[in-house]
Amino acid sequence: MKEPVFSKATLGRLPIYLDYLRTGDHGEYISAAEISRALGLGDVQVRKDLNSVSGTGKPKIGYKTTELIAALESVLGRKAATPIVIVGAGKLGKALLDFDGFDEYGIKISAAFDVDKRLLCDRILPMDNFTNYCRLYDIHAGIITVPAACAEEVCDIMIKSGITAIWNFAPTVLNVPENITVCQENLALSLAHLTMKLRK
Ligand SMILES: NC(=O)c1ccc[n+]([C@@H]2O[C@H](COP(=O)([O-])OP(=O)(O)OC[C@H]3O[C@@H](n4cnc5c(N)ncnc54)[C@H](O)[C@@H]3O)[C@@H](O)[C@H]2O)c1
Repeated sequence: MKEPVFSKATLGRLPIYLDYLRTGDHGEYISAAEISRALGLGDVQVRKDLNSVSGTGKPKIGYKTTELIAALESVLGRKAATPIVIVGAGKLGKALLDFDGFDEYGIKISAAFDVDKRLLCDRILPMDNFTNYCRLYDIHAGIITVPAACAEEVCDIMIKSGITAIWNFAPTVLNVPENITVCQENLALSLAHLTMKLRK
């Protein structure tokens, strides 16, 4: 069965529901109304989010708490984190490698790779090992944080190594086959969007 795709906004709220459900004693069943009151979120919004994760709850009773927790954990990959690798362990790659906020979404950066031998350590590995590593650890997602000039080459290596989902920070459009998903990140764009609101 195809996995559901959640909007960014819904995905952002799921860890909040999970943390709430895991703390305190909520009884055998919990309703969307109780959760929305406790978290100060809109009732309709919460109902919609929970429906997309766990189907509709029982009328007037709500969701079985343990089942809702399990469904949220499964969506967020809390049980078995999705491993992801970084190529380019410079300023940005290193910052992402050190960031522990991905755990919350069931993502674990398992290693970074770089051509610069001076950077190598237990978590930054030589680029020569990349393909073997991805195959050995069954890695299918990668982050590109190399200069734009070599991003395409890195992208090709990723695809040859079995990676099908790429988060690209390099300011260049990658040419990929249809089965490869690329998410192009541009922090400047997010900031420009924010500062536009100042001018309103
Ligand atoms: N999208 C954004 O919002 C955003 C923000 C900051 C930086 N960037 C981009 O991210 C990239 C990295 O920026 P940075 O400041 O970390 O650069 P950096 O120079 O500090 O790091 C780049 C790293 O890539 C490595 N590298 C170069 N060629 C490689 C290859 N073929 N294989 C493996 N590793 C290789 C280098 O050795 C270096 O360690 C750049 O393309 C930059 O433009 C994007």
